[in-house]
Amino acid sequence: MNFKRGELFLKKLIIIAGPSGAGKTTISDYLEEKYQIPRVLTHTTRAIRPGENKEAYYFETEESFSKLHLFESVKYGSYQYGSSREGLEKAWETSDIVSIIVDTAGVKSYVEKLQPNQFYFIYLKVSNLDTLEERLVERGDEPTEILKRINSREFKRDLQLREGLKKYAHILINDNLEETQRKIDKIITKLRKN
Ligand SMILES: Nc1nc2c(ncn2[C@@H]2O[C@H](COP(=O)(O)OP(=O)(O)O)[C@@H](O)[C@H]2O)c(=O)[nH]1
Ligand SMILES: Nc1ncnc2c1ncn2[C@@H]1O[C@H](COP(=O)(O)OP(=O)(O)O)[C@@H](O)[C@H]1O
Repeated sequence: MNFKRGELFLKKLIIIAGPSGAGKTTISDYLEEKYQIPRVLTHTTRAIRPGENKEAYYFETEESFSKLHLFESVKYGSYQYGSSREGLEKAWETSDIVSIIVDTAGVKSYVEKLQPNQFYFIYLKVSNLDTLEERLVERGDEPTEILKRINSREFKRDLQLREGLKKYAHILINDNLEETQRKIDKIITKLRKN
């Protein structure tokens, strides 16, 4: 927390969720490139994907993951994912607004712990569900990983927003990237004023 122009200025977390292929990483990268809004790095036991940025995660083994002190963690498909309070605080030291990508279970943990004016929750979706699989293929994901992912309970769950989270969500339909970016621009202008 710090003071800006005489007012109490709260650090803010932009929480990004949505099914695989909805565009979470693309939007978080846009926030970083255009607005210098860094992403809180999270941990995973999944292997790096072909063409994926090696800075996308802290890539862990089952053993190294088990030794982490995590604020929240989930099993998503066959892999573990989790984030730490230190990761968030470290990112907040460098920027008043930061983003994090989590599944909907992770969203629940964050909205329960933060004050409503400390987070802005963006839930990304697409109009046509077939688009998601097509984007994973285009992204270059391994076919077996795509199959495992789209058949997972968590992927199916995150196609919809659970009832308790709807009241917090700003839903963006990411069919057209330029349109989504314009919507993000408006959101950031608003967040920077508050
Ligand atoms: N709860 C939680 N979910 C995470 C975390 N890191 C990533 N995830 C979620 O794990 C899911 C799978 O991520 P990933 O394997 O990168 O696949 P992608 O959604 O296709 O990019 C996504 O829904 C992410 O939002 C974390 O630290 N905590
Ligand atoms: N609006 C869009 N139109 C077309 N392709 C998109 C759009 N948004 C993202 N993509 C592409 O779809 C793929 C999945 O996006 P990504 O950001 O990795 O999704 P997620 O992180 O939600 O799994 C990437 O190859 C990305 O470049």
